[in-house]
Order: sequence, then C-alpha cells, then structure tokens
Amino acid sequence: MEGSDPAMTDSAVECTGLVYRFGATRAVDGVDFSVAGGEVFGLLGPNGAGKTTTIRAITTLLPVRAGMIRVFGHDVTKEKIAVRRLLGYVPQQLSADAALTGRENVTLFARVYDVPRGERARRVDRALEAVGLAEAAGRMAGTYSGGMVRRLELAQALVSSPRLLILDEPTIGLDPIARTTVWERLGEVRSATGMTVLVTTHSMDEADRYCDRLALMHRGRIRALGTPADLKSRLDRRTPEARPATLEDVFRHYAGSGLDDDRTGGEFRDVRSTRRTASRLG
Ligand SMILES: Nc1ncnc2c1ncn2[C@@H]1O[C@H](COP(=O)(O)OP(=O)(O)OP(=O)(O)O)[C@@H](O)[C@H]1O
Repeated sequence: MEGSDPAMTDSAVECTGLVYRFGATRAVDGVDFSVAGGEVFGLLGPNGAGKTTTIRAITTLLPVRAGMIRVFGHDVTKEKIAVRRLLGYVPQQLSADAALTGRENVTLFARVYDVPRGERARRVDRALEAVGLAEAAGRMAGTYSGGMVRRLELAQALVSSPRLLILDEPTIGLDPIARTTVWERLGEVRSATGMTVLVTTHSMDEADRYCDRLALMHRGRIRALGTPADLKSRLDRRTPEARPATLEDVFRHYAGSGLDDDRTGGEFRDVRSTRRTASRLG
C-alpha cells in the first residue's frame, strides 16, 4: 500500500497481530482491531493493560516489530511521515508549557506540524476557538485550570487538522463539568470535520456515553470488542440478573474485580504516571 491514496480506505486504523515487549514484559500480546473512519473508538482497560503502548505504536512513537498497523491505509513502519501528517496526539504527559500563553503554545505546535506560515494565525485561532479558549488565549498556560490545560492540549493536537485524533486519558484528574466540556468540544469538532477519534479511558461512564465502539484490554490482549450496548447485552445473556448489566459489570467480568485490583497487572510506574498526570491537572 506504499503511496496509496488514503481516501481509498474507510478504515482509519487497522491493527493486526500487534505484539510489543518491554524486556520480559509482553505489554501488548497479539492485538487485532480496526477503527472505522469517523467513529469514536475507546480502548478500555485497567492500569498496565497495554492501552498506551498500543496507541504509541499507532502514533509511530514506538516501533512495530511484530504485527502490522495501518493508518488510513498507510503502514506506520514504512510510511511514518505520511502517518504523522494524519494524526493529532494528546498524550497523558503534560505537553503544554506553563510559561507560554495559550496562543503561543498552540502556535508552537502549528510550527512543529508544519502548518503553512500563511495559514498559521488563522488555524491557531480556529483551534483555540474550537476548544473554548479564545478569550483566555493571551494568558499564561500556568494560570489555567486543569480543564483549560486539557482543552489547550486538545487545541495543540487540532491545529494540524488531523483526520485521526488520538487521546490518552483525556479527562483524567478533571472535575465532572470539565470532563463534559472536553467531550462536548470534541463532539463539536467531530461534527464539523468528520474526524476519527481513538481514546483510552478508565471511565466507564464516558466510554458508555461517548464511544461508538469499545475494545476492552486486559494483560495485553483484547478481551471483548463491540458497541457499549453489544457488550452489555452479551453479558446479560451470560449472567442473567435482575438488573441490566452496566459497562462496569462488563469490565469486571473480563478484567477481574476492578481498576485497582492487584491482579490486573498494573505496576508501580503505572500508578506513578497516572498520579503525576492527575496532580498536575488538579
Ligand atoms: N517504558 C516501559 N518500560 C518497561 N515497561 C513498560 C514501559 N511502558 C509500559 N510498560 C509495561 O507495559 C505494560 C503495559 O503498559 P501500558 O502503559 O501500555 O498500559 P496502560 O493500559 O496504558 O496503563 P495505564 O492505564 O496505567 O496508562 C505494563 O505492565 C507496564 O508496566
């Protein structure tokens, strides 16, 4: 598919047989899934399940040594630059600079992503507007609330007009109103542009409400895949109970007793990284 026309495929992401090891740890252990163009696809799973490793491979930040990933038909190994041009990525780690204004932060990303100089100012304003930060754009990012920082990071990723936006835990550490605002802004950009969204989350509630389809990961593998309604109704058939299954029931069924269960495979560094993200946003 080298040099193929991305418009020729409806599939935003095709991930086949992905295996990724950190030394002896098989962080991703044979993962297959595809994300259709225009959908919001959620990767759900406990700490250490392999979600971040999977999306870092999709973004080309980790090498794909076993398996294959295509983004709009482009092979992430052979066509790195083409893939990067199609992507926006909001990592878990802080990507905004507290000592720069909101506008300066987004402008920096516009340069990094090679947004043509003549279009930069307009695209930066549009991205800030899209996330509701037009008025605060002249303020230092260090004075922003956690929700504003997350929306600023969203603007940074949107400035290149990506066809695929990848978000790692976009609402971690945010209060309920800030969470809703992030999702609403995302929804508005999606309806305006048809952008595809791939998101990792621990929030069952958000996965249920905002994702078209979900893959539930546990110990490097996908244990269940489908729409939130599918996943819940499948569980209903297996364990008929008085009340309908929730997504949390689905999660417990496939991943053990809960997010903080020590059998789920999360390690110290997983907790540390989650806390670091949460505290800088809190
Ligand atoms: N740089 C690294 N070096 C060594 N092991 C790592 C590294 N990154 C991840 N791992 C291990 O790989 C496994 C999967 O980690 P990953 O970060 O992909 O999980 P995750 O599902 O994203 O977790 P979280 O929800 O905590 O972000 C874990 O066992 C983790 O400890």
